[in-house]
Formats: sequence, structure tokens, C-alpha cells
Amino acid sequence: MLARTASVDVCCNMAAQDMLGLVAATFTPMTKEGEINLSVIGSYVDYLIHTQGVKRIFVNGTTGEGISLSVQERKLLAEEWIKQGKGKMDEVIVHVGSSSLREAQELARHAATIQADAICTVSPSFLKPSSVGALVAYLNEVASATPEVPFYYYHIPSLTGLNFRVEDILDEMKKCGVNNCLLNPNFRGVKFTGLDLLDFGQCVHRYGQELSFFYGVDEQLLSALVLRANGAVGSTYNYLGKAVGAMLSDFQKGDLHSAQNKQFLIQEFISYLFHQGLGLADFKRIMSLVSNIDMGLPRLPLQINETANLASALDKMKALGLYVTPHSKTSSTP
Ligand SMILES: CC(=O)N[C@@H]([C@@H](O)[C@H](O)[C@H](O)CO)[C@@H](O)CC(=O)C(=O)O
Repeated sequence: MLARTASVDVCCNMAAQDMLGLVAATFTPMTKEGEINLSVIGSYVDYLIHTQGVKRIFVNGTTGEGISLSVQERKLLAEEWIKQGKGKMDEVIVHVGSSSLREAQELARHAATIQADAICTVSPSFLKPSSVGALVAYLNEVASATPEVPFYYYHIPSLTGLNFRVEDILDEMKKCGVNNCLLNPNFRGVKFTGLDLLDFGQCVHRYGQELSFFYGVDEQLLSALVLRANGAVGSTYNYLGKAVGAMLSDFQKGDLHSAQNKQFLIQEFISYLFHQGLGLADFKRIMSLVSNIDMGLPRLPLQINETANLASALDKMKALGLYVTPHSKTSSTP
């Protein structure tokens, strides 16, 4: 069991906010030579805001290939996103997860220095924590590096291979905290990219008053909204932000039938991508096509599906009424 943070005598875990909306997990633009391309981030920010209506971003996450980037690259990217988003974006969350605790702490401190709105971390997934207690000890070390910055745990079992139930993780944090608070006063919630809606629902049921829960499986967001998700973080909000925003708005107005119909169309599109053999690496190319901003190729070990027909994906998006023409404020690059 962890040492308690004894100096905290009142509970500091803030009340969760009702609805925080959509957060685009940004792609990392790269040059033809495979280096990070900071020069298009300004246009990217404008595209998200003016074309997709998305004003929250999650940078250097899974979609952004954060784990495949060097610490220096991640810092440069985070700085540029914050610089370009200043006065425009409502929130910039920086993913700081790494296999190295020291690197995660360094990235967390850097995020604090550049005034990121929040940080988030996955668990290391090569040398994995062997118990919920070990994971909580790790999260505590990262969160404590920047006690003033809101902190989220990033649950993504399909990639980390870590199948601890999030409810158990939160229970452990409660057990290790003082005054019935969760261990870290800056702990704000979970980015839940998992299919287990029983776990998700129980997390909201038991901790929804004090924490926020973002759902991360875009194709079934509506089910998580029904279970009172506070928002969503995902790759598809880069190019489906407007469509998903409309679904969210129907849901908030209580028009479940219309929200369901929108979710069905979004599912049809994502399902079409999967059937074409398209995955994360190719989503980056879809973003280039849809936004007219050159995202470049993913970095190895990710590889694109050379045989996939991207033009047909764009046609499908248009046929389903999900495509939005880039706003004129989005300056395109060759
Ligand atoms: C496994 C994965 O990449 N999941 C995506 C989803 O947005 C996913 O691309 C989408 O649901 C389509 O399957 C996000 O949860 C990832 C994410 O938010 C991130 O980039 O950190």
C-alpha cells in the first residue's frame, strides 16, 4: 500500500463537469522525410475549430503516435499545439505516457511549464504493472510530478494488454487517499477506451460525482453517453467532429431517436473503414484527404495499407452525409 499524502486534509478531487464534449485525438503531421512537421499545426487548429467545431484536443496520444516519438519531439509538438491553440482552443490535454517513469514525469513537468490544461497517461505496457496496486503507485508518481495540473488515467486495454477493471483502480486510489478522497488531489478522471460498458457504467455510478469520464471507442459513443459519459476523446473527431457533434446535441436535447440514427451512420462509416482493411495508420491519410492538410505518413512500426482504396472511403463519407468541406480559414498545404 502507498504512503498517504498526509498534507491533504480536505478532499481536493473536484466535482466532475457535466458535459465537456468532443476531444480530437490529434494526428502528428510528418514531413516526407518522416520528421514531425510543425508548420501545418496552425492550419490544423483552424480546421478543427472552423470546419469540425471541435475546440478540445488530446495531443501525442495513440492517434498522434506519441509512444513512437522521442521525448524532444513530443515536447516540440506539445509546445506548438499550445501556441497555435492559444485563445482558440478550449482545452489542450497532453499525453505523457511512456515506458519510462522518468520520461513520463519529465513530460508532465514540461506540460506544466507550457501551461497545458491537463495531462493524461497510459500504463507502461512492456514491463507491465503486475497488480492494481502497482499501477496506482505508478500513476501516483506521475501525477505527483505536477500536483497543480489536472491528471487523467488513460485506459486502453486493447493496446496496453492491461485488463484491470477501472473501477478497481479507482477503489485502490480511494483506499490510498486520505479523508475518503482519491490518492492524488489533481486526479480528475479517466479516458476510457475500452469495450466493457459494465465497468464504465459502474465507474460513473460510483465516481461520477467527483471525476470526469471520457469515452474513447468512437463507434459506440452513444451507448457511453447513455451511461453519462462527460465527453469523448477519439481519432475520428478529427474528420467526423461535425457529425458526432450533431449526435451529441440531439442526445442532450433528449432526441434519442435522432441521435441513434446519427450513430448508425457514423458506425456504418467506421465499419466500412474496417472492412476495407483500414486502421490507425490509414486514418492519418483519410485526415489528409478530408482536411486538405498534408499529415504525411505514419512512423514505423505503423504501416499504411497500400492496397486500400482511400478515395472510396471519401466517397462513402460523402454518401452518408458525413463529409464537411474545409472552411476557408483552413489554409491547405501542398
Ligand atoms: C485504439 C484507438 O486507436 N482508439 C481511438 C479511437 O478513436 C478509434 O480510432 C476509433 O474508435 C475507431 O476505432 C482512440 O480512443 C485513441 C485516442 O483517443 C488517442 O489517440 O489517444
